[in-house]
Formats: sequence, C-alpha cells, structure tokens
Amino acid sequence: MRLELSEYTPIYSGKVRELYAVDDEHLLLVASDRISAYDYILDSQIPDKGRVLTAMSVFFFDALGVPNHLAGPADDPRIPESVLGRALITRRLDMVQVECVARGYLTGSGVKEYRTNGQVCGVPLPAGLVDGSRIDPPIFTPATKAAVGDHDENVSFDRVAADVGVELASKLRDLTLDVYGRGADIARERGIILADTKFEFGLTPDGELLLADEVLTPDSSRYWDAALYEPGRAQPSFDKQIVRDWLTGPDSGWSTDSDTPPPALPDDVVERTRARYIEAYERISGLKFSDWPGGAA
Ligand SMILES: Nc1ncnc(-c2cnn(Cc3cccc(F)c3)c2)c1Cl
Repeated sequence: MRLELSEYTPIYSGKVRELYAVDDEHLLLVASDRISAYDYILDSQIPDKGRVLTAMSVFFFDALGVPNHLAGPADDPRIPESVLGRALITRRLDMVQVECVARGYLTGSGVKEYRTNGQVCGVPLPAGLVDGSRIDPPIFTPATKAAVGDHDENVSFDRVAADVGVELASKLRDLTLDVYGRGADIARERGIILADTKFEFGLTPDGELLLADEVLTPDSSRYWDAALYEPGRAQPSFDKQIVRDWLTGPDSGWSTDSDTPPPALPDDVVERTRARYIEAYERISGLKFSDWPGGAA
C-alpha cells in the first residue's frame, strides 16, 4: 500500500518541482506538469510533462552509467500513487553549491557575455561567433545559484576552485563535460541538439561525488531541432517554442513587455506542447512513453 504524498515532509518547492523527505537518507523528487516561459510560471499546465521529464532523467542516468543519486526504480513502492511516474526516490546528499553548466553552443547568457569580452566564464572563445555558434569542444561555464526569482551568476573555474577546492572543482568540470558530451552525442544521432545543460552534484557521507537532481531534461537543458538549426539567430526551443510563439503572437493579447502575467494557453497549444515533450523522449530514448509508469488512471 503506497503512502500518500501528504505523509512525506515537504522540504523545498521550486518553480516546477518539489522535494520531500522520505526518511533521514532518502528524498522524493517530484516533477510537476507546470511550465515556465519568459520567467513566468504559466497558469496552464502541460499534462504528462512531469512524467516525460522524469522518464528522460532515468533514461540518461541509465544510458550514461554515471554514479548518481537514484535510490529506487520509477515504480518504487515508496512513491505515492498520485505522483507515480513523475517522482523518484533519491539518496539525500550534501549538494555542491555550484550550477555545473556545459555549453556545446553559444547562446543565452553565454552569447551576452561573449559579446562583451570574447569569453564565457573566463574561457576565451574564437572571434566571430554568433548566437547559436557551435563551441567545439564544449566548455564548462559554472554559475552560482541565484536567489529565488533571480538568474544564476556565471563564474570562472578559478572562482569555483576558490569556493570548493581545486580537486573537487576539477572533478565537477570533468564530469560535467563528459556527461554532457555523451548525452549530446546520443541526442544528435536522433536529430536533436542538446545545446547546453545544467547539472547538480552531491556528496555522500563518505565523500563520493554523485550526479543528482534532474539530468539532461528540457527544463535543465536547451533542446533544439537539428533540422531547423541555423547559427546567427535565437534557435527555436524544441519543447517550448509553440508556447513562446503563441504568447508573443497576435492571439494571446499579451507581449513580453506586458506587466501582467501571461494568459492561459489554448487547448491546442497545450496538446501540441505535450506531444513535443513525448516526441523528444521517444526519439532520444528509443522507448515508448506509453510504457512509463503512472498517467491516466
Ligand atoms: N539527492 C539530493 N540530495 C539533497 N538535495 C537535493 C536537492 C536539493 N535541491 N535540489 C533541487 C530541487 C530538485 C527537485 C525539486 C526541487 F524543488 C528542488 C535538489 C538532491 Cl536532488
């Protein structure tokens, strides 16, 4: 008999995820169906988004074989029925306070920083790069976690080394670039560009470094359709562009310079976005989403 979610102690609530204590050594990491756009959490939810992103993390944890925080299967008996398929039992770790970002393409805060001084996080890049340019080999561009509602601050490797020690900083960089590189290779073979990603790591009581949090999901990474890739402009998001285009299009009655929150999404925008998440998962994993636990009872 599964416990109810209310029987676990909530310890953190993020924009689209929650964290609960299961016992002293284990957590329940819950992914919601909430979606954010233009720094707003939208009123509309995307059915099955939480389950798809959970399935993607589990696929990559398994496929990449990196020591990680998972402490049970997707149908672990400790997972409440109400969140089955969009929650995982994990080991409770001492989280390293570094946002470990890998970039294989120049965009977002990276292209902004590059335009000011030709480098990102202290890493010099070739001249003449544009938004969307490939960065090969990929670079480690860490950030410090921002306060709620703020954007993370890009920092140099030397700053990370000063904060956590050069040995741990070097391990974080090497693991980040290795896991991103192999994940991006898997995605690229299936026509999807993983432009960049953010990992979080944690330490076990005996000092083992484990990959934690979510891994290579569209919420922690930028997913682009390789068929539409064209450096020199902002690339369309594989999963969020339908929402972004409707919100900034003529039918929403809203724009990014509105000082009101975005309106609810039409049903067809919700459904097409749900389909994009499922498509990304099925193309990358080669698995059927219908085989994943939980879903319509
Ligand atoms: N294995 C772990 N041990 C200790 N702490 C964490 C941890 C803390 N914070 N986060 C980010 C987050 C993940 C999900 C839902 C949220 F609300 C927030 C993850 C983890 Cl994953």
